[in-house]
Amino acid sequence: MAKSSKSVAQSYQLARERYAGTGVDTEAAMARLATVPISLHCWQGDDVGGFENTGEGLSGGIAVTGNYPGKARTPDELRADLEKALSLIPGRHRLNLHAFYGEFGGKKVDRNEIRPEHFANWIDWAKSHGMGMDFNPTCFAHPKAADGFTLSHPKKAVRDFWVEHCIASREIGAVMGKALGSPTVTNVWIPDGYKDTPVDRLAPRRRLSDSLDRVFAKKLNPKHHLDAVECKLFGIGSESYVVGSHEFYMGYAMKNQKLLCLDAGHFHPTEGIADKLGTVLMYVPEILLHVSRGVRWDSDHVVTLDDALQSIAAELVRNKLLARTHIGLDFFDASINRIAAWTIGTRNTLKALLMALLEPAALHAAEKAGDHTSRLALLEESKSLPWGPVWDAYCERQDVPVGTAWLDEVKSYENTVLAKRA
Ligand SMILES: C[C@H](O)[C@H](O)[C@@H](O)C(=O)CO
Ligand SMILES: [Mn+2]
Repeated sequence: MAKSSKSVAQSYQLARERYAGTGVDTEAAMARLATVPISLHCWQGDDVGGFENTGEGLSGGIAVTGNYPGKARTPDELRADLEKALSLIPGRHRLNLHAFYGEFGGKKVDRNEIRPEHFANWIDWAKSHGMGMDFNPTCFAHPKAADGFTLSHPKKAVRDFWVEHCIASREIGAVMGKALGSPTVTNVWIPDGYKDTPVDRLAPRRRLSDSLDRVFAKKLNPKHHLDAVECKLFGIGSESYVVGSHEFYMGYAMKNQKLLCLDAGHFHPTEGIADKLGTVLMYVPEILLHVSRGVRWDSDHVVTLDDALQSIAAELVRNKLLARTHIGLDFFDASINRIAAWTIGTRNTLKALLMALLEPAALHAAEKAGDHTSRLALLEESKSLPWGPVWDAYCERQDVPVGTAWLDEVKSYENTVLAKRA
């Protein structure tokens, strides 16, 4: 049942007083939250399909399961679906686009031939919504990636092709960033790896390092463009060895002062990334976060408000790392309504940040004083502080549905729009 404006205001007033008693200013927390953009990944909207229409299936060791009806089939449908999701999420956010979502006018444009004009509609769309954009070369779902290797491929001609694609992607990212007045983060993720135990673990990494040096050779203006590199532990078909491992990219990013992308689903199943954030930021200028949720493997489940997500948010807020962290989402679930997937994952990410912003300052004082009893007691008590009414008030002020009211809007969109997509 929808909450009335009056009950939202009354509950918020009580919550505000309760938080004030712990030294927390709920107004300041909401104001800070409003400045944090989340980059919504276009690929949740069409199951990582892209618009090349070559008939090439998804590859690269990632997989989308489910066949929920109504997936976006064209750029216009994808933009309409994103607009619906954005109307249900408080705050101003960004769009994260993959290279194979370009608009190629029915022509065959190979990955190394993509140019800014293929993304002009996306840039115009983002501009009209006051959004920034992020970008990704697409180094999978292509015949030249069919054997599982791209930038580290043993054949120079194949490496050259992917180097050209990544260079073109950076140039496009820089055009986006300049046009939108906010730097585009272009994130390089490649699938390269072996299903079974390799003999030579070093040669592919040397080739990858060399390819990356070529990709990044041209200096781009950081006002418009930032480079990120994303590691992974394993993928489907690369269970035994991934060239771009955590150690590889951590070293590469530190040496070259690139952004390190940490994807929450790219580590061992019980390994959280929260503890890595501050540490990595001691040595690289900024990071890119891929908020995801692995279930048993890097299954890219929709992000829930779980302990892992709350720890990530707490780490960023407690250490004042938000200004150096670019937050993007990375999940793809085709078993549920795709607009609901974006909405649930983004709202949860924001909720986790709000909870962290509302954390009582006394926690830090207790730790500083060496009072570990109070630290534990306060941490546990803070879990039941009334952050929910603050979230509701935030949604109302941002003019988006409060509580589950957003779900009614998704259902109505499903009936009136998605159902017509045969
Ligand atoms: C589609 C994306 O490039 C992809 O999800 C990447 O970021 C990744 O995490 C691959 O596992
Ligand atoms: Mn990722």
